[in-house]
Amino acid sequence: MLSQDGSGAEILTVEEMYSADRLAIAGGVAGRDLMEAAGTAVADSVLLYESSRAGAVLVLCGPGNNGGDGFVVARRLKAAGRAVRLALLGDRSALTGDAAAAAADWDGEIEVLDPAGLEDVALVVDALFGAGLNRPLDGLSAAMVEAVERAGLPVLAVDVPSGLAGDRGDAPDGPAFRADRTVTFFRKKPAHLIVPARFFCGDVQVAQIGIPESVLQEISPRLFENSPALWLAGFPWRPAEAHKYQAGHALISGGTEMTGAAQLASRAALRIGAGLVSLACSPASLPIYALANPSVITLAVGAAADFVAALADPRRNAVLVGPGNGVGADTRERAIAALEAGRSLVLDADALTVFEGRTEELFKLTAASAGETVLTPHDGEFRRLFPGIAGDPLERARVAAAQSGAIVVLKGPDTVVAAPDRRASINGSAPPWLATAGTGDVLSGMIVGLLAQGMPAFLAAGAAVWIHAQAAFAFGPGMISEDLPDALPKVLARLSDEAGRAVDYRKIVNNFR
Ligand SMILES: NC(=O)C1=CN([C@@H]2O[C@H](COP(=O)(O)OP(=O)(O)OC[C@H]3O[C@@H](n4cnc5c(N)ncnc54)[C@H](O)[C@@H]3O)[C@@H](O)[C@H]2O)[C@H](O)CC1
Ligand SMILES: [K+]
Repeated sequence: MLSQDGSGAEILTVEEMYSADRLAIAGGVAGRDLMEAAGTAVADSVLLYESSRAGAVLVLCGPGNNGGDGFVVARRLKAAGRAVRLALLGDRSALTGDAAAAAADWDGEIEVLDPAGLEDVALVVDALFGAGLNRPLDGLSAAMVEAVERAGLPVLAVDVPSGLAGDRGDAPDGPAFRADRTVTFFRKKPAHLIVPARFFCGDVQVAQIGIPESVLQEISPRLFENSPALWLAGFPWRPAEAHKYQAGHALISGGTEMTGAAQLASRAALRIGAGLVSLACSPASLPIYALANPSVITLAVGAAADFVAALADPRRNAVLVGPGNGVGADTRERAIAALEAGRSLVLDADALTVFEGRTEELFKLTAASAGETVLTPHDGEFRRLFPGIAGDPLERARVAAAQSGAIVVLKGPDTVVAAPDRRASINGSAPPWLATAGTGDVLSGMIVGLLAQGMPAFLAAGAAVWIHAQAAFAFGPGMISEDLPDALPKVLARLSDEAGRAVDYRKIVNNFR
């Protein structure tokens, strides 16, 4: 499965990466060749991206294969004419296997790792620990991290910045290098994407080192970087002959006091392609909704029973409850009614908060519902709803999805979409200006708009999260949530080109002649 930059969208755990390594070697690739390719990719990256800072490249090597990569880096840089120094943690005689072989091919000096030896250094290559890190850095390696940071030297990390565990996205337990750039191998690891670990990695480059793609079949990863590769084939592009009744009908619950939220969601649902949007609101607030949203159908819904009646129309096939709805029994009743009606459902904002301390009740309903449910908490809502679940965002979203039987979208700078069967995606980049009032309402509107068009919930949530972030990038700084729905068409046009489904306007015009 290829992502936009041509590398695979799969993310491998450290254990899975070791399997990939083993399977490649079992298939006839020499371990030493993998290491040679890894070190060469890092050396190329040094030569390509190095600043004009004067001085040597200092390669810090550890006792395992990460250090082995470092020996290759040093040899390659030296061969390219670059001034290079190499310092080893521990004794050379302790190196084994491929790392010992790589060290034997290095004909330069091997210095002792020394935090005081940073004079005349232009760049540090961190090859102390990679996948094999099994405890926090201490002693000399910890002192080295601190000295490099104090000296303000740029750092290029091999595989993972030393001190970070490749599988974990939370803050490291001890010191860790803050790299400007990380070159990892074959596929990204969770730490490259989950915040705050991601911030230690800098720009992440994935190098191919000769591990065949076929090993992925055996490993069958359950974690992916969110990209169109994951969901584009399932995206509901409208066939030329379609009419609006074939593109689904979203029912969105609107609040009485906070009327902006459901309006943002409605506009987003329409922009992402829903054929029709009905907005259910109190009779008192109906004029506000009706006047401002000519393309939205407004329904006066006074009591909970009226919402049940609105659900009786089977054409209203996807429902959103929560944005601006208020934290009260009424919101909970609407959510329950939608679950009992078996609709594809998004519960967001207040519709999550109203189930605080009542998750058993919610999970029974989601399990029994004929439709798929998507929960879209931000961190605070997540903690209220799932107070007992700890871990990094990936782990928390996965556990919550398993408990609830719903697709969980845990929103943040690294939004995770997790399914009950452990499939999960991590969104690698979102602009900081996306963190502003109302953008969550737009996202939930996009998800319900895609559900209305029949897209499976895990794909719909992934697509909405990715497109949402891209629309924010496309608009740029200064964006407010009102801008987001109107920034969607640009992103959709690009995607439809990519999907090879670009609308041929000439053909359509000719049809009308
Ligand atoms: N997987 C591949 O396809 C390839 C990976 N390569 C590189 O190899 C490393 C992983 O190597 P490994 O030897 O398994 O682990 P490390 O080098 O990270 O370190 C293991 C070594 O360090 C000890 N240790 C662990 N934590 C600490 C600590 N905090 N303090 C002191 N010592 C520690 C541990 O006990 C071991 O002795 C991978 O990242 C790639 O860079 C190959 O190049 C081939 C392709
Ligand atoms: K490293």
